[in-house]
Amino acid sequence: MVKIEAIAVDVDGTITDGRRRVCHSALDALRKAEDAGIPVIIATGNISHFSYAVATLVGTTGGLVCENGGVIYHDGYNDNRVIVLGDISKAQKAYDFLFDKFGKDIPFRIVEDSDARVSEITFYKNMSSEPLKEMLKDFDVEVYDSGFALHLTDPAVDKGTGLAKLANLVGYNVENIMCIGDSENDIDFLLAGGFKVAVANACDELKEIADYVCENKYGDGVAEAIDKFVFNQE
Ligand SMILES: O=C(O)COP(=O)(O)O
Ligand SMILES: [Mg+2]
Repeated sequence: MVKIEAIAVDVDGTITDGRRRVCHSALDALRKAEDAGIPVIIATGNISHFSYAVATLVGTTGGLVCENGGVIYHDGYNDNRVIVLGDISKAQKAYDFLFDKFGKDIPFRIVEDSDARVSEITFYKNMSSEPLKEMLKDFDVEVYDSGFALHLTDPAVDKGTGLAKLANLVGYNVENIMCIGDSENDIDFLLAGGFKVAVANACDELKEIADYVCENKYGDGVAEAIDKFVFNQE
């Protein structure tokens, strides 16, 4: 068992429930970890502004991996605190293709925060991701289904490369980071960390690569993993 020196946690479906409401159990557990000197990193498909608000309100200090690794943020990294790693032009090319194909009847609706999204294009999850993946299979984009939205992401980045870059900048050893997630956009994220945790509501692919699959869903799973592996209280 690795010594856990930092926790990296996904947001939607991991510290929030299926209706995207934040779980008290996760808040308490993450704050307890921070109070014990274990920094918490937010690793999410959400934009940096949203992620910054989450970090502020939850009380986490470990930095941010946003837009599925397309953007990272850390408070202490000189003036260059927001670093864009993903190339949005790849998603734009894929979107232009979809728009040419469907015109105004395009069945994918871009989420409201698109003015602030700098490395990806993200759609509301109003359908299964399979048709979109098939349509864009020849494009240089990764299509992620987070369970809450569909993301067109630069394949050169993911939450795992973002976490590694953040760790390198800040001085975390990724081998000592516990990563907790729920969806297919968390596969590379968990693979980059030292100890891999899937909450009970996670997709099967994530559970397959996890070192530990929680008995509990959503934030209760986060609290379970933190108690068990950070504080060793079964
Ligand atoms: O942005 C989304 O689609 C959900 O983000 P998540 O990575 O925090 O689950
Ligand atoms: Mg999630």
